[in-house]
Amino acid sequence: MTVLLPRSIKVITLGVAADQSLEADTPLPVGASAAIGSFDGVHIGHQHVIESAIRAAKAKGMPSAVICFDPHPQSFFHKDGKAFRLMQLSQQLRAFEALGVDYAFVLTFDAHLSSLSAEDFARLILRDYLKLSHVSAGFDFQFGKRGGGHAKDLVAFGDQLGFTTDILPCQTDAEGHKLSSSAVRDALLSGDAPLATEILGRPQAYLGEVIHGAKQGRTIDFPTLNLTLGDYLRPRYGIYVTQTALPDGRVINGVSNIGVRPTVGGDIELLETYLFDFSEEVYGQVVETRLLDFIRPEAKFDSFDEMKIAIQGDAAKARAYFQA
Ligand SMILES: Cc1cc2nc3c(=O)[nH]c(=O)nc-3n(C[C@H](O)[C@H](O)[C@H](O)COP(=O)(O)O)c2cc1C
Ligand SMILES: Nc1ncnc2c1ncn2[C@@H]1O[C@H](COP(=O)(O)OP(=O)(O)O)[C@@H](O)[C@H]1O
Repeated sequence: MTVLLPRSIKVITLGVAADQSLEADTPLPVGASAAIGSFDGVHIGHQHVIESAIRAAKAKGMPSAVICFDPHPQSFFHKDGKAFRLMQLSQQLRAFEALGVDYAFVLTFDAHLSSLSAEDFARLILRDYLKLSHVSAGFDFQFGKRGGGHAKDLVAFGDQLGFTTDILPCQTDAEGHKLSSSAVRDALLSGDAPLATEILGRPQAYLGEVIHGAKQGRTIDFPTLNLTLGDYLRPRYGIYVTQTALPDGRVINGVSNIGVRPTVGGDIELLETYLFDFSEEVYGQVVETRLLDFIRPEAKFDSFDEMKIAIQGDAAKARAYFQA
């Protein structure tokens, strides 16, 4: 089985029907202590919220849980918007699992869920359906129709409805920078992979199935495994030092290009990775490539030969990164 899928966390998908009744794929536990949020990136700020729910679960002798949304609420409201995601759902689930969470409640975000008022959301979803004993959220959590409910309202609903709450303040790094999904997005847009790593607590990673390309890479001795970027935010186009996790658990060092390959007149954006000291065929496998450092912006070369020389230089820099 692939190591890139969550294994021990129990995932329960649930939603509300038009008559506000519960739709769940399995029976729900009673009394869980849950962290709630969109948690795109599961960055260090998110991790504090989730750890707070785990602490409360332990104190109460109840299971711990994370409540997240699928699709991401922003994707639901802006269906034709620009790709902005830091993670796919399966990556989020693995990150929750790594923190030691027992359950993930994945709420289907649709017209029915989004039309619940903040009060109905708290009463129906948090109390009646999930039967929570505790809810942790970040200071800027909003819930219910048009985001009408804020963190302070969650505390008031908890008092009324019988669950405890913990609202975590805004987390900052040593220099006072806010640890947020937007800060990760800004770092990636400027190619600052190390800053993204610092805020996330792990490198930004792209999960996808290896697809066929033009098969030109191998002719210049740089075969590259190609991934499409789907819903992921496009980071700054350029060459990055990377590591790629294969489904069997191996993690291979390499160098990647993210962009449209102007030299060969490429049109779609790809993440293309040359793996060091590797010669296997991996088409169709689901792999995850992690961004470690930025080497240079993507360029248009006059010839394939010139590009090959540049790629040799990139590979040498990336190898040096791993030897430092
Ligand atoms: C380390 C590295 C750097 C690259 N840099 C560029 C670049 O600056 N400009 C560009 O057009 N393509 C660049 N490429 C992409 C190549 O154009 C691409 O790998 C080649 O065309 C083979 O494509 P294929 O996998 O579809 O056969 C780079 C690829 C690698 C692995
Ligand atoms: N060192 C390597 N790095 C990346 N891919 C490799 C490597 N060795 C073999 N491969 C295989 O070669 C394929 C890439 O070859 P390439 O000529 O670039 O074709 P394509 O254009 O289809 O990506 C990869 O998808 C993978 O299956």
